[in-house]
Amino acid sequence: MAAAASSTSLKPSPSPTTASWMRNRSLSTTFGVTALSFRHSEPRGRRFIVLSMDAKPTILVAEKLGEAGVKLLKDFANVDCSYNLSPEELCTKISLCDALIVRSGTKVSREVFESSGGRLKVVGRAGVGIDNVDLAAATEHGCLVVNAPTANTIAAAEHGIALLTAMARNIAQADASVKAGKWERNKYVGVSLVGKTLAVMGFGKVGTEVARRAKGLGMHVIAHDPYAPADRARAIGVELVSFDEAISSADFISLHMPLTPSTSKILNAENFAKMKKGVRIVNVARGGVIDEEALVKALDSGIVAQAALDVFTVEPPPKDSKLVQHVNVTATPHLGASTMEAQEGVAVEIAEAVVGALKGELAATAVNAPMVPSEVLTELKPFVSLAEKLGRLAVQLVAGGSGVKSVKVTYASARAPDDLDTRLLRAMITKGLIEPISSVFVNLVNADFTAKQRGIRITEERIVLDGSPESPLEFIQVQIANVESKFASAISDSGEIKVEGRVKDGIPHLTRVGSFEVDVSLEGSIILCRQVDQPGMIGKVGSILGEENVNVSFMSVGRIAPRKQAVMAIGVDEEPSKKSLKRIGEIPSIEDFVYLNL
Ligand SMILES: NC(=O)C1=CN([C@@H]2O[C@H](COP(=O)(O)OP(=O)(O)OC[C@H]3O[C@@H](n4cnc5c(N)ncnc54)[C@H](O)[C@@H]3O)[C@@H](O)[C@H]2O)C=CC1
Ligand SMILES: O=C(O)C(=O)COP(=O)(O)O
Repeated sequence: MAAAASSTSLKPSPSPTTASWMRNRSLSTTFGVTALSFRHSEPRGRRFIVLSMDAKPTILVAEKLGEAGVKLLKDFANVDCSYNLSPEELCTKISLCDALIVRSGTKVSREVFESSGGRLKVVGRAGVGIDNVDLAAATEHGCLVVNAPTANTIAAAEHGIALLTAMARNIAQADASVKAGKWERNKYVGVSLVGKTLAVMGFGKVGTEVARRAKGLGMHVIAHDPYAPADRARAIGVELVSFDEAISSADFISLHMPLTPSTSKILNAENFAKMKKGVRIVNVARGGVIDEEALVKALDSGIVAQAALDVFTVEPPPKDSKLVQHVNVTATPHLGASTMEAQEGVAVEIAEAVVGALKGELAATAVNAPMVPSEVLTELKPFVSLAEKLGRLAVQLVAGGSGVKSVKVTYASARAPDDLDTRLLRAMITKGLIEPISSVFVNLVNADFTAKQRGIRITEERIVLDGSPESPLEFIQVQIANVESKFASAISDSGEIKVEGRVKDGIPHLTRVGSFEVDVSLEGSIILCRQVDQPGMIGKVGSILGEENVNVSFMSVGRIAPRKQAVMAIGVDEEPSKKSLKRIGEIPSIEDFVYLNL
């Protein structure tokens, strides 16, 4: 391995003000949802929307949202509250919106993301279930999806209990009968809950609260949830059992799992056949978890004595739905989350998440992106910027036609591997690698997807250093294998393009190119020159740039040994003209040079 050489810095680092603006800018674009600039995924050069610093983003609220949430949104953005849009109207409107807020009544389909032309950066689901949002399409379009997972838990659990008790005592049917002028005391004899077995299917937030309340009613509660920890169930006196045991031993079954491909129609003819005759079913989760046709048959045959349903496969269900019209069915129009308290809570929860995401902050309730705690984010900020810039530099060093396929990222840190979350850094390197050579917009949401789609394999490696782990990282190295470089010295001894950087005083620096050590702050743009080390080189290049009034922010020379090969890295604030670059290239002792935009 060639000796890495000394390096000389000729200028102090830029002012902290500039540096911190750069860092903030870089962080907010991490997630591609900043209000300051939006880039469309149209072919390069065709559409490039840049809103001015004070331009407000536009948020479309497509379903009724609590006032407190709307107010929060209005303090930050232009808010368009348009309810009951047809799918076509939604697709038309969406191209003018940066964020969309929905409840369960709006299908956010692939067409919606496609129609947005890349402008839609956040979808906020004012509630829990995101089965009405095409998550794969959102991710592919780099659109963050956030939900409000906690504010309606109690409301949904209370509604579940309300349906359970109302069903057991025929409240809805009896009420209709009295209002029809009848007095049918013998017809509406109910069943008691105390001592009966309730199977809670899905022991998450709502399921747990339902179980707690049912125990208060004196029921024996069991639960089925393949992912729930047994100790959490035990703590409230609930036994976790298998699916078959739950459905076969229950007098009442209450459904609280999400609608996913594996829970779709999970209560079907085969499973109704395993239930106790006369079982009663409550569904406050999603209509699709029940095979509704099979339920009608099970109600007709008496296997299921009664059902209380808040949710349906198609909402609203058809007027002549046999299920809704069934005499033993109690139905409500998806009211689980509809309490004053829950709606205000959900509205605030989703408004904060959407505004935060538009500001470029990471949402704690992101559904399709890794959640990075804010303290980790603060610590990683300068490294986030470093990562993107190293990616940008590395890809610009690749000779045209080489095709980037294999990228290795090395993180050197004194932290234990578990103590450093690299997903954010990997996403930023991917962004840096892909954006300069394509029209694709890359952010934390779609980085891995985009890399995979373009056939770029990114592997990560850790070097665990000795010493104090105060800083999360010592250096980051990006290597691109099996390519040629337009700057031969960027190829390391092992044959890859290699760039390495560190954070110094909070500012990202390029500290290695190929086998050469340099030290140049990663701001503005960079000219890399390979030359034979000799006096006067810095002056020659500096004077060409000076003649054109191009400000040099940093210069650094890395050399193998005195008077041998050297690499000079020059940071410039402005882009030099082609003529100046040509003149630099023509300096006799300069063997190779490249201009890199950061
Ligand atoms: N009717 C309404 O207005 C409302 C409906 N909901 C719905 O209730 C459901 C639950 O909501 P949360 O408790 O907040 O969600 P959660 O995510 O806290 O709980 C869902 C639980 O289901 C479990 N689960 C997943 N697959 C399962 C399977 N195959 N079998 C059994 N359990 C499984 C998960 O492990 C998790 O513990 C969601 O579908 C949500 O959309 C929630 C609020 C209001
Ligand atoms: O939060 C959920 O999953 C719900 O089902 C509530 O739906 P909604 O917001 O009332 O349309």
